[in-house]
Amino acid sequence: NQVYRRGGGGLKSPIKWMLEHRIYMDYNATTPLEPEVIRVVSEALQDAWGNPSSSYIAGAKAKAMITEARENVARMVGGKAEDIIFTSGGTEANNLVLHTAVEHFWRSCGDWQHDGSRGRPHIVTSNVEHDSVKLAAEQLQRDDVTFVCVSKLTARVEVEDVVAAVRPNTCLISVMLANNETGVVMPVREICQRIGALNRKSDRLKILLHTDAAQALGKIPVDACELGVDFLTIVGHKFYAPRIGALYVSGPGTRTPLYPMLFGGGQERNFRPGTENTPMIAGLGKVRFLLRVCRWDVHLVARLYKKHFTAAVFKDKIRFNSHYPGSDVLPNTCNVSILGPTLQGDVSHRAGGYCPTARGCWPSHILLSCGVPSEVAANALRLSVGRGTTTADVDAVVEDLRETVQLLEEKD
Ligand SMILES: Cc1ncc(COP(=O)(O)O)c(C=O)c1O
Ligand SMILES: O=C(O)CC[SeH]
Repeated sequence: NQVYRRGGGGLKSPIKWMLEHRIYMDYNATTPLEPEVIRVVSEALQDAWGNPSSSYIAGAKAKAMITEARENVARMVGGKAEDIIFTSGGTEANNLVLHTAVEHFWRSCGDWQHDGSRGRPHIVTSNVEHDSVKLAAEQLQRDDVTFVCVSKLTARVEVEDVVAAVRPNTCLISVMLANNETGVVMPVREICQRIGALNRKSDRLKILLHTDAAQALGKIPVDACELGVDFLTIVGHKFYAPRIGALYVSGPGTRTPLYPMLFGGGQERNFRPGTENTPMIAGLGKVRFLLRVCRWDVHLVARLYKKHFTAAVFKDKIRFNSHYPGSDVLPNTCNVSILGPTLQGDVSHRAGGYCPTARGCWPSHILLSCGVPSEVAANALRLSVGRGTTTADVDAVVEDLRETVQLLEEKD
């Protein structure tokens, strides 16, 4: 889904249509690789096939590419090379953070006189996180997780609510930097400032701070030091890099604890062993040189959405699900519902688009958590643009949506 026909014309077989005319509007789901990235991946496959732990030339070339990529990824998030641990993707990186926080609690507080609630590690997160945080937290600490509800006015998790959720046994606060469905940017920096002050003034176990930056990198500036986090998740396939991830850790194993989930040959300083995926790592490092351009492009095109949608095209038939006064939103993301009693669930199906209801499941719990009425969430479309999106694409998609609404109304 999230693929539209370019221009008008009669019905084509979906496959033929997909092959001939498609406009991609789901960059928050995943992005195509930039040609430069593909070139570097191919070069690594061709010339750096050696084992990075081996001393001969092919191994040395691989090790050199990994070292360069680590430095580039570190610069992307304002860290140092030693702060970067490569993982298979964002899911692994997020799980590694939660595993580390719980493990650190037990290793640090094993001798506590437990008075019931104080005896188990407590995790604070939001109720709009990606499943790789939500389900991992539930799995690790079923009864000791507080899912702080986002405000229905701002779709943001509020700092005071996060602080109020802290308990004596809280070991981790994890709040995503930007939400994948609404695009709303969370107040991570402010949360880290408040919790940092709490950590400094009490002799309690330090509360570790994590943000999942999967949806933010490549769209808004991301600086782990400025945010004040201990951990930051990086997901390559969200910003034109290959399907690989990385975890930023502020001083892994020294300033910040990091306990492995895997055990093996010592790679990644034993934090994440396994022979390195040189081509994917090289591709991830290459993207650093592309990020600056991306933000400018998508911002302009995303602004165009709003002009189009608020124009006469849809009149009162549209509701912005990602427009909350006072909240910052990713410049490339536009979540809208097209309204009308007969349109419930149809528009999403016919028009395509990232929408859980298209898979026959219930409206997105994330939109419901943000205060979007159920019947409106049932028609939600998340449109997310990227480097390849043009204004002509936006015009074509808006026209397609207009035609869809018209067709459905005529059907009525
Ligand atoms: C916000 C967010 N976090 C984490 C992930 C998981 O990353 P990966 O697919 O690389 O495991 C995704 C999407 O895939 C995501 O959108
Ligand atoms: O928001 C997305 O499309 C990523 C879900 Se994994």
